[in-house]
Amino acid sequence: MLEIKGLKKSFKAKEVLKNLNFSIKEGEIVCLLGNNGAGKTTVINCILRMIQADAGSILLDGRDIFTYKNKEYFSEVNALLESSVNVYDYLTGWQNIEYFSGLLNIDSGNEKIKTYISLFELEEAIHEAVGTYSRGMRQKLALLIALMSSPKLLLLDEPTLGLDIQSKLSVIQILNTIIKTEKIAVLLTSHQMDVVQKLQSRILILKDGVVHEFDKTDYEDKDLYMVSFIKDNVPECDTVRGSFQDIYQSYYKKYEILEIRKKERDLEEILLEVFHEND
Ligand SMILES: Nc1ncnc2c1ncn2[C@@H]1O[C@H](COP(=O)(O)OP(=O)(O)OP(=O)(O)O)[C@@H](O)[C@H]1O
Repeated sequence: MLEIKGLKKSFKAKEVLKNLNFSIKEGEIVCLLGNNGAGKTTVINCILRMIQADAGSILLDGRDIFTYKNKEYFSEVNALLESSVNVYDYLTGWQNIEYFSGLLNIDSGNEKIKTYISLFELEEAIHEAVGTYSRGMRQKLALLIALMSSPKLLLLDEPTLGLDIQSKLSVIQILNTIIKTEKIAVLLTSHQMDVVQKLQSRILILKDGVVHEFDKTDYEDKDLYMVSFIKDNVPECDTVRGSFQDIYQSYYKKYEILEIRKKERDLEEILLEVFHEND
């Protein structure tokens, strides 16, 4: 679906993208993570053809993105950018949908839009001005509008920034389901590790101008367990290193064991380690 090959981009003497290579398949969410200034927005801007790379190529469905005419390209690629206005406050939710459907030349009365309004739980407020919406509702409306044209590729820059837990979870759930059923390729940037952890996504780390595929299992400590047990009628919990058998044997003899389970490392903690590797 999307292939990025040998992408390079410098701003004056600053080499931001040195040799970027990755691809995204349909129905796949890819989270592009990196420290502030790593170059995530630069990648998105290159894909949106807002800036031209110095070298390398970006292919959509095997075709260089610069061979597409604007209208054709942006009917296949859509973006929800943190920095730009995505919905208009003085229009109602429905008027926004009608306005953007008109621009995209799609029928605002189609079944998909009706289904999305209900899935995004916007039915009750759909005829109210967006200015009265909560941040979560606005974001869901913006996401609905980005999805209603059935793009092949959707770029999401910090889609859950400023949302409360409930709204975050609802956006995550929507993304996890719709992206697979609609077979959309998604490139998402976020600094919110709780969101990244819950998204059914592949993770790429952008560091020093190149991307690395991240596999959480490479960083798991395979011999670390949490043991919950009763000692002198009081529940306690230890973090212990060793094999399951050895830990079981040593606790079994002394205490009533409630549970022994692998201690999972927090994604944020692991990524912090990854971002600072070789610094
Ligand atoms: N138009 C530009 N002119 C000059 N420098 C730029 C331009 N755009 C980006 N940069 C520089 O390129 C680097 C990467 O910026 P970019 O915005 O892509 O990072 P980012 O990973 O998106 O950061 P953040 O997480 O803070 O949004 C930064 O050092 C930035 O100052």
